[in-house]
Amino acid sequence: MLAWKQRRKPPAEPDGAGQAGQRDIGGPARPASAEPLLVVSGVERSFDVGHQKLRVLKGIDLKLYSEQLVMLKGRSGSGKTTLMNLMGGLDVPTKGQIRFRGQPFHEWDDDRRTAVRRKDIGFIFQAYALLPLLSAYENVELSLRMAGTPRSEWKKRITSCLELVGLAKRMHHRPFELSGGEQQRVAIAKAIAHRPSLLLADEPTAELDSQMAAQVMAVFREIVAEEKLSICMTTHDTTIMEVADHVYEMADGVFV
Ligand SMILES: Nc1ncnc2c1ncn2[C@@H]1O[C@H](COP(=O)(O)OP(=O)(O)OP(=O)(O)O)[C@@H](O)[C@H]1O
Repeated sequence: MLAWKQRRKPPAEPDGAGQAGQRDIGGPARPASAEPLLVVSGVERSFDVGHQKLRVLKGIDLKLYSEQLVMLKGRSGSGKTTLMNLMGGLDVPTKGQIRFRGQPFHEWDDDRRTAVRRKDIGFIFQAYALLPLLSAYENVELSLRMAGTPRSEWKKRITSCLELVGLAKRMHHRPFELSGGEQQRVAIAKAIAHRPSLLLADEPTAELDSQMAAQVMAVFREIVAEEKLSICMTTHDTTIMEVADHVYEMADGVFV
């Protein structure tokens, strides 16, 4: 059984002391020299809807450091997914900057961002995005194939990822033979197999009951510690927020 993990890392840092919208859960001080993994500065995103401009993000600043788990909460439509898409290089801001490991996503075309994404960012969505006819093992394998990982490394890496999410005994089950929580844990193994430094998860516990959600969160803490990556996730579930190093609250396109 997976246990809740002790937080071992310092919290994400606001872009300026006392930044609104951020709940600091605590932790030891970070060395002053630590470089952020991801920097979001002055980000705005608008969409053209008919003849109107819909302003969805209205000035977002955020710094995410390595080995941190941060959450975005906020009402439906507040802009959480829009922000996550920008953080993952799936979209570019209308204004402002997104730097991932110093790389200017806001200036790059889709091909360049896609190349970084394939190597260094993992995604988890609410609906597990597993291929139904493939086993857990084969689903994870697919991700290594896509990332161009040498075939000789596959077996060891797939096994260790599935062990990490507590599914060593379910490797050859197909998604329909697994519970919702187990399927989501396969999705996590799949998302981290290529060793990304950033994992983005949009409502990863939305379809799960509270016990399964707690297991998924325990796995998240475990992989932050073991794989040394950072996680940014969205959620509506207040019962899991204590697991985060930080919680940012969004309302109407800003942190409140
Ligand atoms: N491509 C787009 N074109 C037009 N409007 C968009 C587009 N993407 C998002 N929006 C609008 O932006 C607003 C914010 O959407 P977003 O999905 O970011 O919210 P959210 O906080 O993630 O909501 P939820 O919790 O329901 O997932 C919504 O009003 C949505 O309709």
